[in-house]
Amino acid sequence: MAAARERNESRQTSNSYNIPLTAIPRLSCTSPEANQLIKNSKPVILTDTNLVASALHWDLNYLASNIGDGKFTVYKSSSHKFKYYSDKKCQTVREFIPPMQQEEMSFQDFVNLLKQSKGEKKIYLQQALNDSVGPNIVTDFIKFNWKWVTDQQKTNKWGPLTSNLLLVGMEGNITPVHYDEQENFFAQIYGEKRFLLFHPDQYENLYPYPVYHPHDRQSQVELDSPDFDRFPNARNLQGYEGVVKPGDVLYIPMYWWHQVESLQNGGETISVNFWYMAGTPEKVTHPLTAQQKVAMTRNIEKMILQALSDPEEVPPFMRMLVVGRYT
Ligand SMILES: CCC[C@@H](CC(=O)O)C(=O)C(=O)O
Ligand SMILES: [Zn+2]
Repeated sequence: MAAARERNESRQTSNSYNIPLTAIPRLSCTSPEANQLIKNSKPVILTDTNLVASALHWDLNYLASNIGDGKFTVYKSSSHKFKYYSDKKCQTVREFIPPMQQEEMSFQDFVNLLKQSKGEKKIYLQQALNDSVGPNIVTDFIKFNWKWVTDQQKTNKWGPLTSNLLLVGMEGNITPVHYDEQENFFAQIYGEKRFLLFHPDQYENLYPYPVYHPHDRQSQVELDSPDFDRFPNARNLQGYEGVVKPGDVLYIPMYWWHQVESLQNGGETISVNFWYMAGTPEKVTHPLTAQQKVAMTRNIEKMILQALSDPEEVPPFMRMLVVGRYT
C-alpha cells in the first residue's frame, strides 16, 4: 500500500481522486466540432441548445407548486453515494444488501424531507417525467427544444427516446461510476454537477460487477478509496472531467462510464436527462470498438449464466476457462 500511496503522491492531478483527468470540451451546439464529437460518440458539454430553456425557472418551490400530487421515487442513503441496484436481480445474489432504500412520495413530502434532513440521511429524487405532472410543467416540457434534440437523434441514427428522468439531488450526492446502455443528453436545470467520464476502453480498470449482479453496469471500484489489492488496474485509470451548470447539456455517449456529483455546498440540483436507445449499426467492421466489446462481454455472461443456470457456478466456470489458459 505504501508503494500505491507513494505512486499517488507522485502524480500531478487537480482533483481529490488522484486520477489524471482531461477537461471535457465545452462548445456551442452550433459548432461543427461539437456535432463531429457527438457523431464520433465523444463526450461534449454543449451550450446554446435551449434544450431546457423553458425549465430554467424551475426550483424546488416551483416544482412543489406545479408538478402535481403524483408519487415520485425517492432514494435514501446513509452515505452520500447512490449506487443504483436492480430490484429484480436481488434474488440472484442472495447475500446482497441494498445500499439505499427506495420510497414513493409526493414532491411536497420530498421537499419537506429535504428541509428536515440536515446531514444524517441523504435523499435523491429520481423519477421519469410522465403525464401525471401539472399543466404548467406540461407547458414547460412541451417548450423544450424538441426540434434540436430530435434532429440530433435522426442525424446520429439513434433509436427512440425512452425517458426523461427528473433528478433532484442534495448537495454532495454522488452517483458512483457506472455505464448505461443508452445515449444520453444530460440537461442541467438548477445548481451545478461535476462529471467524471471514462472511455469504454477503461473497462479493465473499472471492474464492473457481473451482469447478473444487482449492481450490473456499476464499477466495483470506489473512486474515493480504490482497493488496489482487489482492483490493481484501477491505478491506470484516466478520464475526463467537467462541470455542468444551468442550461448546459452534456452528451454522455452510450457505454461511457460516468460518476456524477452534486457540488458540495452547492445547494440542491435539478437535472433532466434524455435517454435514447442505440441505433442499429450499419455493418460490423474490425477491429471491434471498445463499446462493441463491452456489449459482447454482456452477451457472453448472459449466455453462460443461462447455460449453467446456477449463478454460483459462473465464477468457477470462468476461472476454468481463463486462468492458466488466457492469463
Ligand atoms: C439515475 C441516473 C442518474 C444520472 C447521474 C446523476 O445525475 O446523478 C445518470 O447516471 C444518467 O443520467 O445517466
Ligand atoms: Zn448514468
